[in-house]
Parts: sequence; structure tokens; C-alpha cells
Amino acid sequence: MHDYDAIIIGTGQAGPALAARLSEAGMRLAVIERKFFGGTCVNTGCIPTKALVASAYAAHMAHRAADFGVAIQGEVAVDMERVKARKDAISGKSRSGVESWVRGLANCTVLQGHARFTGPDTVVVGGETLRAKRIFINVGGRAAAPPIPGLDSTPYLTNSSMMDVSELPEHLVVIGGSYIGLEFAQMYRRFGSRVTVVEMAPRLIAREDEDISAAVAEILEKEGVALRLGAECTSVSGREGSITVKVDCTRGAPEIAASHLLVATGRRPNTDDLGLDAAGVETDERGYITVDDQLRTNVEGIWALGDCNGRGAFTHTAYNDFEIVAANLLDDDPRRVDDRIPAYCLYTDPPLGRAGMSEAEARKAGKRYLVAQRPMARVGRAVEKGEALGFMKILVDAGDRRILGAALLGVGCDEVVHTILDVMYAKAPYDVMQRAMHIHPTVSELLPTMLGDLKPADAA
Ligand SMILES: Cc1cc2nc3c(=O)[nH]c(=O)nc-3n(C[C@H](O)[C@H](O)[C@H](O)COP(=O)(O)OP(=O)(O)OC[C@H]3O[C@@H](n4cnc5c(N)ncnc54)[C@H](O)[C@@H]3O)c2cc1C
Ligand SMILES: NC(=O)c1ccc[n+]([C@@H]2O[C@H](COP(=O)([O-])OP(=O)(O)OC[C@H]3O[C@@H](n4cnc5c(N)ncnc54)[C@H](O)[C@@H]3O)[C@@H](O)[C@H]2O)c1
Repeated sequence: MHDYDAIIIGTGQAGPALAARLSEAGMRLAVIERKFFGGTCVNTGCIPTKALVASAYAAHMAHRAADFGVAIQGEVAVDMERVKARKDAISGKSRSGVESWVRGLANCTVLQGHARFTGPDTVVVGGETLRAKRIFINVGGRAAAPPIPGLDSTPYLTNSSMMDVSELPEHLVVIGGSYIGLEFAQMYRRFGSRVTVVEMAPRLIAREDEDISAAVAEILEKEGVALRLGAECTSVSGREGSITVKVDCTRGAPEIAASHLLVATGRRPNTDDLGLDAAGVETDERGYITVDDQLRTNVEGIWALGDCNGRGAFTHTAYNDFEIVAANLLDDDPRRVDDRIPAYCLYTDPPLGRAGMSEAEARKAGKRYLVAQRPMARVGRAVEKGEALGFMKILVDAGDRRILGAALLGVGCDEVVHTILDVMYAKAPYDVMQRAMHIHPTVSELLPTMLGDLKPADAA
């Protein structure tokens, strides 16, 4: 039995930062990782996909060079081996950075292997039993396979195995038209694959407002991504390189022939093999660990951070979980999950930056709100860049004049959205932003102008 002050299971987006704070506070720590340091974001999520998105953008702009008066003598070709090598280098550097950071922490023992609870204060890893009064679970999640007949016996890819693909698929069929599916769909189309997205809901990214879903669908279709919406997969079959996807829908062919199949239909938490029963830690019916507003589980001395607690599904929510736990534990600062404002981006091109409520959510919450919209075709900077697709939408509470939310689909909007987010955190009325002098020429300069166009939702 090895005794520690704290054990951290998983080195995703919360664990390493928490380890650093606990180490600084003089605690004796054990950090356990079963696979790659840095977890999903670093190895199979945000970082490698955004590196691939950047290569796809370069290919796209090279194809569009003539629009800008630039002549490319000869064919624009994408070297998939080099695209992958660039992605691997960026992701690998980040992984080794996390590993050396954690290994370099004072009083920190790093163990590699699968951790499993054997009691409320004990964990076993590789035959060794560790004990601590504080245990932090940061085990993340993995791709969930939907119950499609034939999937078990058909070769298919997930976001993880996509990282090993170094060839150009002739026809990539993506099941699932949400964040993961759409980022891969657009990038592979830009690399030169034929791409079909099969989504069972009647529209893409169905958590977003209908106008956003429609605009994203139009952008993707213009680039040649085929969309099969309201389409249930009745079966998949085939072998490496030759896969048949049978689809039940009112429009389009009932069968799609694919060279590669990517399943992007959601994720599940890595809690099924963690021995949570032995510790008495409760989960919900989907396996997410139940936590309170300070990320404490039902068992004293055990916390759950990141994707595995179901309170967020992003790198920034996992990191914010670390900040909340550290603030409560070490700084006597009662930060809570409820303090945070939902925010995320979809990294299609142009990106979608989201903060706060959608219109559907505002209506559901019974809010009386004002709304302003502006097409990117009326944003000077976007026009100058030749990237004027999409539109921006801001919602404001008609009573207290605070910003309720924004959906910004356009060039640079993954950055622009933070202007909105910070005013929301400041709990300031929108007038503060409306009177701010923004810099010309930027996309952000139009936010104050838009706020001058606010109208009651029904009249907009
Ligand atoms: C394709 C894709 C793209 C994404 N893009 C974005 C994006 O652009 N922006 C964004 O904010 N989010 C993005 N996400 C989501 C983001 O990656 C996750 O929300 C984030 O990584 C969650 O971090 P985490 O700390 O909860 O867990 P993870 O990063 O999943 O880390 C968990 C770690 O725990 C380890 N582990 C699991 N079980 C055990 C065990 N029993 N013993 C020991 N170790 C264990 C795992 O090996 C892993 O290293 C993306 C996700 C995917 C899949
Ligand atoms: N840019 C980002 O921040 C980013 C990027 C990628 C992933 N992520 C994270 O990863 C999580 C998972 O993303 P995701 O896109 O896999 O899942 P998701 O839960 O967002 O969407 C799954 C989609 O698959 C569809 N679907 C489910 N079963 C289906 C079936 N049998 N046939 C056809 N369609 C089906 C659903 O209707 C839905 O549209 C997200 O919640 C997000 O937090 C974030």
C-alpha cells in the first residue's frame, strides 16, 4: 500500500493543471495515465483536428487563389502523408510537453496503467495499491458506437483512428452531422475526398438555431459535401475500402457506397471500467459521474472533473473544472460550475462562435428579448478577405439590457465571440459595448453597430 495526499486519475485537460497546483501546495501526489499524456484534446481531439483544419484551409485557399489575383502554375495537390506528419508533430509536441510537465512536478509520482477503484480511498494500478484522502477523476470519454446493424463487423473509423489515416479516402461517409462529423467532413472534402454526411435529425447541429443549421448546411453543400438529413442508417456492411451504408429516408438513394466510414455520433464517459461501485461513486444512467456545483461526487474526498462528469464536453469546461476545484480547495474561493456561461466554437470554415443562449433556448426560458442580425456580406473586413459567408446574431434581454447570447458564423468569429462573452461575464448592459470604439477594419467593429439595430424578437 502506497500512501499519498492526493491521487489524480487521467491526464486530460484538468488533471495536469490540478497536479501542478497540488504539488505547489506541498502535497504528495500520484498521477495515473493509461495511454497518452494530454488525453483527448491533445492526441485525438482539438489539437490534431485543428491542425488538420488548417491544412484543409490552406488547400481551399490555394484552390481559390485566382479569386485574389494569384496564379498558381500547375495543379494544387494535397500530400496527405505530409498533412498527417504536420498534425502528428503539433500533437506530439503538446503530448510530450504535458508529460514532461507532470513528470517534473515536485513530490509527484507518475504511474502508467489503467486505474481502478478498490474502495473509497484506494485505487489499484498495475498490481500496486495506492491510498489517498483525496482522489480526482479526470478520465474523459471516448467515441460511442450507435446500435446500427452490421457496425460490429464492418471496418469503421472514429475520431481516434482517423488520426492514423494517411491516405485520401475516395469517398468518406460520415455518420453524425454535429461538431466532430462536420469538422472532418469539410476538411476531407477540401483535401479532395468525396464526402457524404448521414444525419438522422432533420438538420445539422440540431442544438443550434434553425437559421444557423441552414447556413452551415448551405456552406458545406456549396463546397460539394453531400448531406443526407433525416436519414436513419438501417445497416452497414462491407470490408476495408468497400463499405455499403443503407439509409432509410424519404429523399436520396437508399444505398451509399463508401471507401471509408467515420462514426461521429456522440461520446460516452470512460467510467464503465473504473470500479466506481467499489468506491460507491454514483453515476447517471449514461455513466456520467454525478457531481455538485463544486465538482464533488457523493463520496467525500472524491471529485470528478472534465467530460466524465457530464457538466461540460469541451477542453475549456474541463480546464474550468480544474480552476473551480483548485479555488475551493486551495484558495478559499467558492467558485462554482453555475458561474460559467456556455460557450464553444464549431471549427468549420467559417467558424461558428457561440456564447450563452440560442434563440430557441431564450424562447423556452420565456425571455422577452431583442435580436440583431448582420450578414457577413455586410462586414467590410470579411468582404476584403474574400470570406463573406455566414451571418452574426446577438440576443439581448429586453428588460435588463444584458446580452443573453450570440451565434456568430463568419470569418474570425471563433475570436470575435470573446468580445461578447466578456461583456456577459461583466454582467454589463449591452450599451457598454455599443458605446465602445472598436478598431477598423475588423469583424468585431460591427458588433456595436449591430447593437444599434436591435429589434424585438417577433419584429426582427
Ligand atoms: C475530434 C474531437 C475534436 C474536439 N475539438 C474540440 C475543440 O476544438 N474545442 C474544445 O473545447 N473541445 C474539443 N473537443 C472536446 C475535448 O477534446 C474534450 O472535451 C476534452 O479533451 C476533455 O478533457 P478531459 O480532461 O475531460 O478528458 P480527456 O482529455 O479525455 O482525458 C482523459 C484521460 O484519462 C485517461 N484515462 C481514462 N481512464 C483511465 C483510467 N482508468 N486510468 C488511467 N487513465 C485513464 C485517458 O487515457 C485520457 O488520457 C474535441 C473532441 C473530439 C473527440
Ligand atoms: N469544436 C469543438 O469544440 C468540438 C469539436 C468536436 C467535438 N467536440 C465535442 O465532442 C462531443 C461529441 O461530438 P459529436 O459530434 O460526436 O456528437 P454530438 O452528440 O454533438 O452529435 C452526434 C450527432 O450524431 C447524430 N446521430 C446519432 N446517432 C445517429 C445515427 N445512428 N445515424 C445518424 N446520425 C446519428 C445525432 O443526431 C447528432 O447530430 C461534442 O459534444 C463536443 O463537446 C467539440
